[in-house]
Amino acid sequence: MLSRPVVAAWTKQTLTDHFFKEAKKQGYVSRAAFKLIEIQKKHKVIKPGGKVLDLGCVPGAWLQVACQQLGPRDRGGLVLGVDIQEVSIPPKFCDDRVSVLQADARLLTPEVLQAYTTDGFDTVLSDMLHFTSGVNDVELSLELAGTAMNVATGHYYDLYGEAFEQQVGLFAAGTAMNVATGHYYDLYGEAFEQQLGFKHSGFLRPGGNLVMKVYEGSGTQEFTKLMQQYFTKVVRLRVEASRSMSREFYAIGLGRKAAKKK
Ligand SMILES: C[S@@+](CC[C@H](N)C(=O)[O-])C[C@H]1O[C@@H](n2cnc3c(N)ncnc32)[C@H](O)[C@@H]1O
Repeated sequence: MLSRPVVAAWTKQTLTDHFFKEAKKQGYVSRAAFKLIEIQKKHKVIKPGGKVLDLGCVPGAWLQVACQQLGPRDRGGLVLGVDIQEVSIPPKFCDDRVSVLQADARLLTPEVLQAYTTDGFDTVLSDMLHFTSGVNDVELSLELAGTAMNVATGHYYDLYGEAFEQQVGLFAAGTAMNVATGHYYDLYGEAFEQQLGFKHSGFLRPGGNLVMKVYEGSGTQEFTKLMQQYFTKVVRLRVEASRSMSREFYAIGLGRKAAKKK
């Protein structure tokens, strides 16, 4: 829980903030709009008439910017916003090409996404952020970026390295226990069961672009390096609308490479 003076300082800073005022003036639901506007200006991550998946979309400023970038209605395209919180579509700048879904991005299944598009997305955006703040910020941001990376490419991002290997060992032991005794050993709860149920090669089309919010810190260099396996070009961008004290940057993968044939 943040202390009252911290909340008061944050509120004061927000109210005097240039991007906050500008968002209000132009009709964006949050200052975050200017982050995507800058990313788009520099890297053209959204194509006119393209299909965009926006993970962690509440309150919806990126939905507004993404829909604007699709161009006129007759160009087609779609924007699907997903958030773990209740989500609604901002009326300004969004037309009927925008849909939203309340869901945990870690549990998205092919069936769910295929209800919106059967041939994948041209752009996957993730501005996802955990509600907590503190020493674990970097790790938590990498976990969420890893989720976006998995949705886009199918790559399983192993944040915990060996620890995960050990868990896999436990899983195997649990399976043996089940065979021997009938006991169902549930290491990860339902979420893991669902994850095991589907392996995929990602929902980002070849040539598509991926944008992920990441906090600078231990492990982030390795993460952006890993992205090079999947993208023709990888850039790290710190945008002007990020607050000066924030360690946030955007890891951007441009031009997904075609998946290797097995
Ligand atoms: C910084 S806000 C996104 C702002 C948004 N880009 C905009 O333009 O309005 C981060 C969002 O990530 C969402 N989020 C965090 N964890 C998530 C998860 N596992 N699945 C889906 N959304 C998540 C939060 O609920 C929150 O709304």
